[in-house]
This record gives sequence, structure tokens and C-alpha cells, in this order.
Amino acid sequence: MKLIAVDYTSATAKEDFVRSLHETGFGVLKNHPISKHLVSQIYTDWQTFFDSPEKHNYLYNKDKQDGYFPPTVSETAKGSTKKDIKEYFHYYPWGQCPDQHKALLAQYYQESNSLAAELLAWVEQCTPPKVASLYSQPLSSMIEQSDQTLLRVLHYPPLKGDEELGAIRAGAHEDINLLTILPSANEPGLQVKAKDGSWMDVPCDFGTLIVNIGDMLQEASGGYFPSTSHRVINPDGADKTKSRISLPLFLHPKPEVVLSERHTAGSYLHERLVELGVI
Ligand SMILES: O=C(O)CCC(=O)C(=O)O
Ligand SMILES: [Fe+2]
Repeated sequence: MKLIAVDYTSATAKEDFVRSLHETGFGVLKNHPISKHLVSQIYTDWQTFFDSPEKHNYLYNKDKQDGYFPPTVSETAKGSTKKDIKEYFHYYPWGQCPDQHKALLAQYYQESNSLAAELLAWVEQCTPPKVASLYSQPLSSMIEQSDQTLLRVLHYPPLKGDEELGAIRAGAHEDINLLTILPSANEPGLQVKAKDGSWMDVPCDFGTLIVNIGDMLQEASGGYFPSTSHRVINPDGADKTKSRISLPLFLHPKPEVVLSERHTAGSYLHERLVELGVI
């Protein structure tokens, strides 16, 4: 398996990109419309947030899941016993956010949502009819007026050497939502699991965009689009002293959307958050 960046502006972008999602659960895009400048401004801006004790004034709400999740809460990947070495902030347009950081994030939320909606429409248009007949409603309508789409600002702090044995920045996991879109982080470390079980580095040239399938789209497509395991490994050498910031947007349907005979989006999300130990 190899992830090749698809040029968003090429004539065959849609088909090439959706083929990659079907075959690997991942797609990489270059020449996409998300501004690199905006992304790097957000990385710098949120480093200040995570460096400041103010962050504790924005502690997350358990019921709504907006706000700051400290390293002591973090997540424990399904099937793992170690907490991830990370802290993060969950931004929703209706949720808490410090005033001085809000404008850039709101802009990015809006721009990344438009692109995510377009990419979901690509997925829909390139779904074979037999698979599409499993969708309870068109994919694009699942996210219309959804207020569940989540922008996460993640901070992986420098490693100090006192981390729990075997803990890594983000343990192997699958995302819960429909599609995730993720600009390359400011440091490497993201890996995806190939079908043969080996771990592959995800291309991380600044300016590429990584897109992956989440469990909800796997569920809705009867497995045609696989939700692939990924993780973030710890850095070596000099990179240990560096923070890593990343900015995934998790595209979520409205809670009442039927994913399959077993699940609505709401019931599925709840089940998974309990597993992660965050509610
Ligand atoms: O930080 C990254 O590059 C990936 C983060 C991730 O996979 C997640 O938060 O679900
Ligand atoms: Fe993830």
C-alpha cells in the first residue's frame, strides 16, 4: 500500500481520491483550497494557548464535549491501557472558545467544512450503486445543518522522559465520524496501518491534506469504505523537545441520522465516547 498525493485540481481528482479512500481508508490531497497561511497561524496561536495556564479556565463540558481536555483526561485508545500523551481543545461554533483565539478557528472551521462537504459529495458520486443503496439518505444530506462536526486542536507536548512506559502520542485507533480532514501537522509522527499489519508513515509535507474514513462511513457503506487504524508515534532525538500541533476536523452527521440497522449517529457516538473514557 502506498499513499500518493492526488492533485485536487486534476481532471481525475475525484475518481483517484475516492479510489484511494476505498482501497486504503486514506486519501492525500495537494493543491487544495485550504490556506497554508491560515493553518500555520493557528498552529502558532494555539501553541500560546497550550503554554498558558489560562487553558484550565476552559475545561471541557462532559455532556457537550466542547472545551479543553487536559493530559490527565486525554483519551485511551480502544483496546489500549495507556493514556495518549496529548492535550486538546474541542471547538464547535456553539461551544466555549477564548475570544483571542476564536476568529481564526471560526474561519478555519467554515473553510474546512466547505471542503469536507465537497469531498463527501465526491465520495457519494463515486460510490457503486449497490453500496449507495445501503445509505439511508444521501451522504451529503446527513451533514446538512449538523452542529456535531468537531474541530480539534491537538497539542502533543515535548517528551520529558517521565512518560508511562509504552505510552505514545496517540495510540492506534479508528476515527468515529464520517470523514476526517487533517492538514499536515508541524511535525511528523502520523502512521497508518497497512493491510499486512505494518505501519506506514503518512506523507507530511506541509500543505498536503490527509483525509480518512471514520467508523460511521464504514458502517453506512457496509465496509466498502474502510475505517483504517492510525496512530501518532513518539519522536526521537532532538525532535523530543518539540511540541507537535495538529488540527483534525471530524465531520459528523446529525444525531438522528440512521447509519445502519444497528446504529444512529447519536447512539454510535455515545457508545464510542464511553469506550474512550471521556464521558
Ligand atoms: O495528530 C494527528 O496527526 C492525528 C490525530 C488523530 O488521529 C485524532 O485525533 O483522531
Ligand atoms: Fe484519528
